[in-house]
Amino acid sequence: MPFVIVEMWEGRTVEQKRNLVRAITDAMVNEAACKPDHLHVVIHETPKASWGRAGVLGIDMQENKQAQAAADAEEKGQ
Ligand SMILES: O=C(O)/C=C/C=C(\O)C(=O)O
Repeated sequence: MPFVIVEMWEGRTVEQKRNLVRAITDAMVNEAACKPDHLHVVIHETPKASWGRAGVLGIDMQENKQAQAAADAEEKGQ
C-alpha cells in the first residue's frame, strides 16, 4: 500500500489540495506503477509558527514578513 505524506505549511485552499492529491496520484501511477485504488496521500499542514528552518520560525522569515505586509496593505486598500 503506497503512502505519500506531504508536509507543508497550512494555508492552501481545498481546491489546491484536491489538485495536489490528483497530481501526486497521477505521478505515482505513471512513474512508479502504483495502482490508484491502493495509493494513500496524506497532507500534514503545519502553522508557520510551528515550523523552523535554519533556526528561524516560518512567521519570522523575512520573505514571509514581506508577503504578509503586502497582503495586509492590499486588504486595507493601500
Ligand atoms: O522552509 C522554507 O523556507 C519554506 C517552507 C515552505 C513550506 O513548507 C510551504 O510552502 O508549505
